[in-house]
Amino acid sequence: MVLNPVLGKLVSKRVVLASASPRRREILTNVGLRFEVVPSWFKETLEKSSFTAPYEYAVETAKQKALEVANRMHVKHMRTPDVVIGADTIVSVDEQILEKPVDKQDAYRMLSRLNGKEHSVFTGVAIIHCHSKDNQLEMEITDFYEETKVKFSELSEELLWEYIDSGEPMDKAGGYGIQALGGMLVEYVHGDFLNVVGFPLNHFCKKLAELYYPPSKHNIQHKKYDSIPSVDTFENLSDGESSNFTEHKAASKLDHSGMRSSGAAYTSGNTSAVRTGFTVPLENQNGVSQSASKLPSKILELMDGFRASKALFVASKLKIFDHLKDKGPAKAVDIANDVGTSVCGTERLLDACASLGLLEKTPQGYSNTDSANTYLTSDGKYSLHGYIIHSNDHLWPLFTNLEFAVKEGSRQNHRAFGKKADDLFKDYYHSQEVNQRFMAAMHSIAHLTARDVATAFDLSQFKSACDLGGCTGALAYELVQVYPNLKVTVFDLPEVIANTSYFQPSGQHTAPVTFVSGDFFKDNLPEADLYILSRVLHDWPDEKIHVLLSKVSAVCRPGCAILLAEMVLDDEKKNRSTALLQSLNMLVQTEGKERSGSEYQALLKQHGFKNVKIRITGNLLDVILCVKT
Ligand SMILES: Cc1cn([C@@H]2O[C@H](COP(=O)(O)OP(=O)(O)OP(=O)(O)O)[C@@H](O)[C@H]2O)c(=O)[nH]c1=O
Repeated sequence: MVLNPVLGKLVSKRVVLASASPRRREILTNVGLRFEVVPSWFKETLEKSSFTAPYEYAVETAKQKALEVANRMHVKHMRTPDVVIGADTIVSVDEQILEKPVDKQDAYRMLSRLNGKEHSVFTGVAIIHCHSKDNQLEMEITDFYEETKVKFSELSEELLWEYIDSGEPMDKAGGYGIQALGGMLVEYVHGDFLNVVGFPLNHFCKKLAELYYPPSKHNIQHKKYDSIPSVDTFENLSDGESSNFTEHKAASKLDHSGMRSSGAAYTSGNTSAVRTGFTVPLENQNGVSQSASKLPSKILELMDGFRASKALFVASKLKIFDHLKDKGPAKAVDIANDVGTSVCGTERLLDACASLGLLEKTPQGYSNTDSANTYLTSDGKYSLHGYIIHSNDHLWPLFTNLEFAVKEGSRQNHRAFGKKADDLFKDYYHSQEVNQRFMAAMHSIAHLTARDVATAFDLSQFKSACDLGGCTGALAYELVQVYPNLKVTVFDLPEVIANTSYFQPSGQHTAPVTFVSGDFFKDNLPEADLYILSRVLHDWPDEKIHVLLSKVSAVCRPGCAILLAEMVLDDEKKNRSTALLQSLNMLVQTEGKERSGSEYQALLKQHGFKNVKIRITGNLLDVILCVKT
């Protein structure tokens, strides 16, 4: 059974798992799928009696979970995913649906019902393919369910309570986890084990195969299509490669979110296969199966990562995306002439960008993809151009010294730029050009994340806020849009405040945002009900953070609050590679680091901020709020 060509279809897409279940995340991660986790806010409260069969309830709930995320990402985050996956697992016994227990007594009630009997576990799954057309979200929904029968042994009261006291039942449908201690309760399982754990992987892959590779006439006549179709049943897995393509050809794609896939397309006669890292049976012209060797695709992708980044950086520096904006397709020679580069070099860069999904290439020439128009042109509302240029000019030289940073445990500004900066931000502010570049970079990220930061919590009770280190005011302007009664002071160094006018939003009522210059380590902080520190604490070591938090705490009256916006690491520091790589980014250039929710909690607690709430937004920044009591 060959899974990867099927899952490979998702590699170049922005895939979102609309689930908070760590089991689902693990099942999909284990098979190499790359995706973002955006837990659904859909409340599982559909009226059970309105469904004729339990599986219908699970399927509908799964669908609603996925729809909520697809809509939220499109409308609120303005990031339309390509595919959203939602799932819902329920246990059904004696015509009753059991979900997660609300407390220990409820868990006891559920487990007693299952005791000594066979029950069914249903997982409903929804796969939503999304497209944004004229800003409207268009969706194609595919759903299915899987049933597994599970029988519990006869269990004593004592054992049931011991199990309940382990804490395991609480976040699990039916009140048990078959994959852990709960496995001891189970006499037999008929069907897909992973379906019980929370995600029917096999059925999911079959569904993808049906969606992406509908069986052709040839397949129906000659091939067995028993489970996930093996590659030799696919007529053309290489997405548009013609069937007379006879050479080995490497392919590598970037989707809108920057995810990348790589693989090799092989064709012989009318059979082709995308090979992405698992053993792929291939068929030669005589119909004899061969085995391609195993490729470590993930490692190969990582080895190539820097090349893809640099191609994006150079195309951005040359303003190729600006050049192609609002234009029909252009030929490489014309682009080269316009931007003043060599034709042969430009052609290779354009081809690389097209293969990465940044440009479209047709016989008429090259044009921007939608995401290039939105994010890569320098003047777009959600332009990442500033951050890309900062990445190329500032972060790249620093990262080339990562080895020293790891060996020495310290930042590498002296090696990268030949000078030792005593103060972190002196590097940025020594020249107007670098200052503006840095501000543009911070502005890009602040703008992209501002809506999610502003709405992660309801902040309507606050009348005034002070954004410490608020830079260009991107978050401040978003806040006053979302909360019309709020007045926001942006407090930042004089060198920053002097340059903010360039970033003022046009056509927006700017009165509720004021800019005050000062150094938050040295000067008095402006009065406010809410103090915001967005991407500030990660710049500093704990000692400095204590200085800053004690200053905020001193001016923060009861009822006032502190709001942090940072990439929050999971407590085990193993799951969020974007945030963990960002922590390396902090190592090469600062004395700071990214921290986990518990670490932020501990820092805040020492300054009287006790009731800490954390929201993982699914965007680049998460939000921590603590109201002082
Ligand atoms: C029977 C069984 C269930 N589960 C977990 O039960 C949760 C079901 O709840 P859900 O509502 O489908 O999902 P959730 O956890 O609330 O997440 P979400 O998708 O965000 O609603 C999921 O976690 C499953 O793994 C196990 O881990 N092992 C088992 O043997």
